[in-house]
Amino acid sequence: MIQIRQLTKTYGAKRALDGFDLSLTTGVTGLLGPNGAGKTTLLRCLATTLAPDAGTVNAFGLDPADRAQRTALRRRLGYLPQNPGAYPHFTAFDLVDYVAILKELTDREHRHAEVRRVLAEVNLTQQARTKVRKLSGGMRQRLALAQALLGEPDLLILDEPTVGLDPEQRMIFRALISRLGESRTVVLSTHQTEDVAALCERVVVMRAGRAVFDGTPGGLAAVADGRVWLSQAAPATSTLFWRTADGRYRTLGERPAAAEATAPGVEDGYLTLLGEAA
Ligand SMILES: Nc1ncnc2c1ncn2[C@@H]1O[C@H](COP(=O)(O)OP(=O)(O)OP(=O)(O)O)[C@@H](O)[C@H]1O
Repeated sequence: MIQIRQLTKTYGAKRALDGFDLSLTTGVTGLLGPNGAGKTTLLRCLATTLAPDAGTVNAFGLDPADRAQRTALRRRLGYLPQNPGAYPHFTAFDLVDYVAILKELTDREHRHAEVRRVLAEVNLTQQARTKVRKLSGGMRQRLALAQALLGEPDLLILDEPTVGLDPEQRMIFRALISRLGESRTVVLSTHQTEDVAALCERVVVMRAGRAVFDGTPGGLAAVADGRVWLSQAAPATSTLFWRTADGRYRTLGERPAAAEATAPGVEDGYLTLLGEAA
């Protein structure tokens, strides 16, 4: 169980987190929000790489503000940062092995077995001896996930894990994250509403350092109930529409003339919530 209470973080005049509250249990929770909403700041506080100005994090009964408890918590979490720095001249194996050493896996035989296990989890066994600089972007992202899986953490913190992946890689990632969420707490940030719809049982929408929605993807889609329309002619009153494959126009916002309602998706709900719909 993870409890975040009244978390506040300010950079200069910018308040990145503004009294943020969140409780997390087992399963996959997605964080959505526009650029600068505070997602990365929140995840860094949770990953203990950034200290908040005020408020508390309590994860598995451990308080990261206390040095000894912070170390204990770090042993129980895996973190995929937004821009994982990869050492280009390391092999995939050596890179994960290096992180495993930092994670205090001191017994060489046990550590190497663990490195092989996490590389297999992300389907990179064949690339273990390949230099990082020769891996594709998707493979590097999987490698970054592999290091986060070392030691079977109870809490996985993934900052935009599917960014830059092609559709096949994204599906592989989704399957993996979904499986991990069966037995542990996974929190991920993303700009991909499709990932949230497909993967997350819970979605939190952030804006200006606060949560403005906390519920299911279906609940977020329902925010746009009665706001999504299909019409034969291009709507005259809206700018937020496009022509669909069947030649009709799909609009989010006010009802265009002679339009019929259609079911909203997570993206429609998200845009409506943030007031970006026409
Ligand atoms: N180290 C820093 N110094 C100054 N300002 C920062 C720093 N890190 C973040 N900020 C600011 O804090 C706010 C929240 O940033 P954060 O990276 O947490 O948002 P985000 O929701 O993750 O955004 P994105 O979707 O673009 O990754 C932004 O206005 C950002 O410019």
